[in-house]
Amino acid sequence: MPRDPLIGIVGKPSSGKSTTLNSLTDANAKIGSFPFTTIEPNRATGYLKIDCACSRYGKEELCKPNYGWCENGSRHVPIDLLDVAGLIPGASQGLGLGNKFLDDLRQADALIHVVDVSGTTNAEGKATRGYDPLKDIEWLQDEIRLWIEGNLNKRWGSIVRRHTSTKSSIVETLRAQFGGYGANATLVREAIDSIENLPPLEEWDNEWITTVIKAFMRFKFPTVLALNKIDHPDADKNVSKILLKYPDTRAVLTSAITEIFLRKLKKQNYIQYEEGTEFVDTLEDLGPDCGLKPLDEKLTERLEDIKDLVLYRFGSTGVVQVLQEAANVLDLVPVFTVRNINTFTGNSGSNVFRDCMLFKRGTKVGSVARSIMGEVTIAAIEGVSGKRVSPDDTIDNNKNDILTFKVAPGGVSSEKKE
Ligand SMILES: Nc1nc2c(ncn2[C@@H]2O[C@H](COP(=O)(O)OP(=O)(O)OP(=O)(O)O)[C@@H](O)[C@H]2O)c(=O)[nH]1
Repeated sequence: MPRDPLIGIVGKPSSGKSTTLNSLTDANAKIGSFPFTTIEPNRATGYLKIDCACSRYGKEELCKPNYGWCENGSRHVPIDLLDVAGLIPGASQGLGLGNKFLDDLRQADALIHVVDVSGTTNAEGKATRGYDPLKDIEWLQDEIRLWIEGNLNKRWGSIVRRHTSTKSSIVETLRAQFGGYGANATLVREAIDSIENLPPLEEWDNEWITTVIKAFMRFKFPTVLALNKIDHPDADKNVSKILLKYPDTRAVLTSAITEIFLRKLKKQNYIQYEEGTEFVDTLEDLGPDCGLKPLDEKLTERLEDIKDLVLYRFGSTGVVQVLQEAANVLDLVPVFTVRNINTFTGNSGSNVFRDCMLFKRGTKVGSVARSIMGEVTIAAIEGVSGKRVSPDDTIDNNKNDILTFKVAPGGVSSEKKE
């Protein structure tokens, strides 16, 4: 059974990982302005914003998710996040929290690399001015590569001997080596196929090994950059430099601290704010009947600054978008499972689309059924209007993404979910 996707949040100390994580979750990761505030890997539930199926059928009023929430057709679906302790140059040789950081990373399917674009923290995360964040981008990729390379080089002689004596294919041999990073044969094959003119494994020199590891990393650790602290005055020039040097990188501009502030004001009923947008309304905007509390002068001023420096300039705080980009990299599609395919309700009540889970685009419908229902015998799978769907058919956005599973008589007891 495939496990749930896991997105790792990485970056040097004080780049804003915990703040980013907190802005995406309800978890209480420690936030501090000194390195290594985060000591243990920090698993948390983030919420991915998607278009909910309820809005396709005008049933927004009736939508009440079992997990996460739905507001006017914008649904926030739970997704696992991992905040990993700070990394400093030389971690692959054991400096800082070194290999511990790297070991935590194995479980991640994609990475959000939080980069401090304010230039106010150096490579170790200590306070400075005018630091060039371009250095952090390559350096993190290098540390991950050196770590994998170190692990592989230690055993290279015996790996080659075994490869030759067992007449294994490159994929079989690398699958055995990269299995510890959670890579399956398909992922290893994709990585290998992406390299041109790859010679037989016995002929690989250090350069070829590096090429293979880089290809493997592209597939195992696809990365989205969160260019964080865009509220800082020095951020603009650093962002331009990064985008100019890495035009093909997936990058999103973020101000995690702004998102935290806005969510706090929303929770305290000072503003109306839709996460991921530029829209913030106060009592002054909406009038005395809106139910919002009045803002004092200090808060009003801070909110105006945030609008000018972040929301109106960049369109949002970027935090919601960075998670969406990571989900895009993993090609995740939301699938809604219902008990009644005509009303979209669950077992009881009139609420619709109670369950939604994320699967890779192209996953077979039968495999989705097994993931959700466990090993029960499924008599039939139906889509919208009760149309039969073959277990071999695949899922996509707006295609086979609303499903019901009919369990064969006697198979009900091992159902996992309603
Ligand atoms: N100006 C600004 N400051 C931010 C932003 N995000 C985080 N910070 C500040 O940067 C400092 C470090 O943030 P953390 O989230 O603790 O950083 P971290 O990467 O988790 O740090 P470690 O736990 O040491 O690895 C804190 O003082 C935050 O308030 C942002 O978007 N803008």
